[in-house]
Amino acid sequence: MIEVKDIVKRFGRKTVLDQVSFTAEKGQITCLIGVNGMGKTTIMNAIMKLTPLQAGEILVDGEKVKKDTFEKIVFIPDATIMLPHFTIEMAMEFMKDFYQNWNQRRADDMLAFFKLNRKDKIASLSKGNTAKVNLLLGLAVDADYILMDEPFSGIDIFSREQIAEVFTSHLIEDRGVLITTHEIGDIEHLIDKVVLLNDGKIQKEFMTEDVRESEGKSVIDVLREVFVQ
Ligand SMILES: Nc1ncnc2c1ncn2[C@@H]1O[C@H](COP(=O)(O)OP(=O)(O)OP(=O)(O)O)[C@@H](O)[C@H]1O
Repeated sequence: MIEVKDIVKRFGRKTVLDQVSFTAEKGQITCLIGVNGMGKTTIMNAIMKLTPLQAGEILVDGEKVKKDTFEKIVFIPDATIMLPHFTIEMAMEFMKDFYQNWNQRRADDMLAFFKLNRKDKIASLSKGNTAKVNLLLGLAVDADYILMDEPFSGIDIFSREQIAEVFTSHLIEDRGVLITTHEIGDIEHLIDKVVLLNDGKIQKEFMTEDVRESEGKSVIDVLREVFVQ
């Protein structure tokens, strides 16, 4: 389990995260939702220790994040993570050298699923295909937790559908997935848990099945209640 506990993050005098706490569990897809600039990327960076915090702590499987933890977690940012002159094949080689737990069979499966050409250069890829390559590079690591920043942002409906299909496939298995998004529409049905971030605080944390079954509400209904006064 990833446990984010009372974290505080300030940039200068601006408090971006004000005692934020939530959990993301293995075997579940947890979605961190908030409008632009709410601090979603900052939370991902904090989990990966890419940004220092003013207070609070983050535990992974009960332990503070340390060097070994990075064999357990893979972070898929929303920007291209590979050098533009690399081909997809070179990008896979790079990841293979970097991660002991790189799974080439899964990478090949995904290459075929997304109909990507391993000889294509990263710089020549469309936005949708760049997102697919990022996803491939992340999911081919046998990590227990996968963090994805805006995996659906700015890409066409067909690419979004294909990426959504991956979320329900054996490629995810029983791993824990934490994704951020500001547009929930297309992925609502894939998500197990929602964490709503608003004004630097967690406004609500709920299991989608619970609100669906006990209150007959969709995630969008709950979001509307919180954000539209
Ligand atoms: N290095 C930085 N220095 C100063 N302010 C920053 C820095 N990084 C982020 N911020 C500010 O912190 C806030 C949260 O940023 P963050 O990128 O985490 O938001 P987000 O929810 O991921 O937004 P988006 O959906 O647009 O990606 C924003 O107001 C941003 O301007």
